[in-house]
Amino acid sequence: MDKRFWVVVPAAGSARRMGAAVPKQYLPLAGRTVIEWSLAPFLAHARTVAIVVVLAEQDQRWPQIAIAGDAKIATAIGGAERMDSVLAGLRALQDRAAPDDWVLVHDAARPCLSAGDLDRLLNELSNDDVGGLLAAPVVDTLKRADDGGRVLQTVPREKLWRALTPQMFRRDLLQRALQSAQAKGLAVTDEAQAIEALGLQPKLVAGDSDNVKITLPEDLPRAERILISRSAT
Ligand SMILES: Nc1ccn([C@@H]2O[C@H](COP(=O)(O)OP(=O)(O)OP(=O)(O)O)[C@@H](O)[C@H]2O)c(=O)n1
Ligand SMILES: C[C@](O)(CO)[C@H](O)COP(=O)(O)O
Repeated sequence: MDKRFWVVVPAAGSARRMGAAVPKQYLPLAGRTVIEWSLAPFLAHARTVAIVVVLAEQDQRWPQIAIAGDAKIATAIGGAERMDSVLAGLRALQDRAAPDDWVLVHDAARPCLSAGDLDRLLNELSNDDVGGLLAAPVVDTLKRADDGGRVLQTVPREKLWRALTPQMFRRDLLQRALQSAQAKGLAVTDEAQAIEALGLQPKLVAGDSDNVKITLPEDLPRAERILISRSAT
C-alpha cells in the first residue's frame, strides 16, 4: 500500500490482570520496555505519518521513555475504557488526518507485531471499502464453562477467529462508529465491534499467533522468547 497512515496506540490501561507494581506497558522486555517494542514497527515504517500514544491521566513514566521525544509521536489522555482512549486518540488526529485517511489502532500491550504482519494488513486492506483487522484462526477446541467451572458445552470453532491488532479503518468512519457505540452504551472491546454495530463487515486478515497481548504474568516471558528468537534469525 502506497498511502500513508496514522496510528493510535491505546496505552492508558491500569493492567489489573498483570498485577505488577508497574503498568504492563512499561515493564522491561528484551532490553526495552513493552511499549517501545509495540511502537517500533510503526516508527520503522516509511508510510507512518504520526502516532498518537494515549496515556493515563496519572501516567508519569512516558516522558522517561527514550522514544518519547520522537517527532512522529504525539500524546493524548485516555479514558475509563479502551474505547474512550481510542476515541481520545482519534480526536487528537482529527485536525491533521483527512476523513478517509487510514488509521491503525494497536494495543500498547502487543509488543510482538512483525513488520510482515503490518505490511500484510496494509496491502490487503489498501482498497477495502470498510477496513479490517489482523486476526488468528482459533485452533483449539473451545469449552463454555458453567458457574462451577465445569464444561457446559463445546463451542463449535469453525470460522472462529481471535481478534488481534492493529485494526485498520478510515478515520471518520471509525470515529463515528466509536461515538455511536459510546452514545448507545455499547462497551465494545475492539474497534471492529463498533464498525460491526453499524452493519458493516470488517475484513479478517490472517496474523501471526506470536502477536501476543501482554495480559497475564506468563505472557511476558513468552513475548521475551518470541522477540529474542526473532532477533536471532
Ligand atoms: N481505559 C483503557 C483500557 C485499556 N487501554 C489500553 O488498551 C490495551 C489493551 O487493553 P488491556 O490489555 O485490557 O489493558 P489493561 O486494561 O491495562 O489490562 P487490565 O484489563 O488487566 O486492567 C492496552 O494497551 C491498554 O493500555 C487504554 O488505553 N485505556
Ligand atoms: C483489541 C483486542 O486486543 C483484540 O483482541 C482486545 O479486545 C483488547 O481487550 P482488552 O480486554 O482491552 O485487553
